[in-house]
Amino acid sequence: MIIDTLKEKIKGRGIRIVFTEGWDARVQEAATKLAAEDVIRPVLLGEKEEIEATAKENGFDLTGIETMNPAEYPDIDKMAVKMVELRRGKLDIERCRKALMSTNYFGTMLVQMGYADGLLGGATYSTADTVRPALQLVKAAPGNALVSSAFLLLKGDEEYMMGDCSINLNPNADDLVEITLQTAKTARQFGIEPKIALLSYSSFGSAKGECVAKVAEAALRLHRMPIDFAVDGEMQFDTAVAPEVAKLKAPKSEVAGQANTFIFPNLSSGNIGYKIAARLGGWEAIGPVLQGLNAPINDLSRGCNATEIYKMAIITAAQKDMDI
Ligand SMILES: CC(C)(COP(=O)(O)OP(=O)(O)OC[C@H]1O[C@@H](n2cnc3c(N)ncnc32)[C@H](O)[C@@H]1OP(=O)(O)O)[C@@H](O)C(=O)NCCC(=O)NCCS
Ligand SMILES: CC(=O)OP(=O)(O)O
Repeated sequence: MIIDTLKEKIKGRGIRIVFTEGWDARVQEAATKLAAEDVIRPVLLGEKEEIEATAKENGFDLTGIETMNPAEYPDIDKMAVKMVELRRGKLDIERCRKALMSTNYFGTMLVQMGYADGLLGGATYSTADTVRPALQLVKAAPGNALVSSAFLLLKGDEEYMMGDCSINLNPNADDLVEITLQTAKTARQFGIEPKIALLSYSSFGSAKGECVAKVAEAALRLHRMPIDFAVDGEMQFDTAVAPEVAKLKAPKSEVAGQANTFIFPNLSSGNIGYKIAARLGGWEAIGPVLQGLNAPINDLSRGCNATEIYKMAIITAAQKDMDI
């Protein structure tokens, strides 16, 4: 299984991952397990008293686990100066100092300045609040027009990828091309050879609409590019995964009926889609894994459990060696 493979690669290397919600019981459960197994070096951010109170209440042993409180960080002035520089006139030193008192900005700057290898947050912060500091301060990696995200869906031996379910509200055709390229790369990094369906409520012209045209245009642009993975669209979800439906609706497509990676036309469909798979379909949804960002920083769903946090921390640490 992909998580076990990644775990073996990172184990014992002391990769430092900061958790922006160090006071959260689910985060502490995952962090204590990761530390005990020597998989990563977790750093819990937040007020020491609050972190210790959660640990006491839940019987977690935090011995050997580092905690950091932005309010007591000795280099906060140096960090604020660096943040002003990164925001290039958009924030003054006072506003930077204030922003750094929240663990999402503080943790992002720890990664940006190389004091930590990666960051995982979003167990209580919303996605926007988790991701915004990274977009502002770490930014998209060279060669990436935007940052997007993907979920890994697991059930037994079955694995699928879905993007973008958490960042880009209403991607245009160019954005969908970028999201597809990024998701193909992430799929390969997770051992999935991507067969990508660009999803829609239409299969190859069976229905009309602005959103259909946008997805069809993205497929056309991808077909004109020198790519080395299978991609097709626009197509409906049943066309993408059910061979008998594909035979009827898209007999010429090499992806239809066999897709393992799905690109949604917008955030509404993507976010709703992955949550239906997770909550009604019984799929384990690991993510959102951020793609195209200049450092390993990832989000969680506020509905996540300790096991999902544990797996996302492994992915975050493994991204240290990946071209993300
Ligand atoms: C991601 C998100 C927070 C960014 O938007 P925002 O907070 O309004 O931030 P801004 O538009 O002010 O952008 C802030 C910076 O991020 C950059 N940015 C915004 N979206 C980006 C993207 N997708 N990729 C790369 N950079 C991006 C902007 O260029 C800007 O950079 P600058 O300040 O250096 O000029 C916003 O798109 C969002 O809320 N997405 C949906 C998140 C969500 O609620 N998901 C549902 C649950 S998972
Ligand atoms: C990814 C996601 O949907 O996050 P949340 O559930 O926290 O809104």
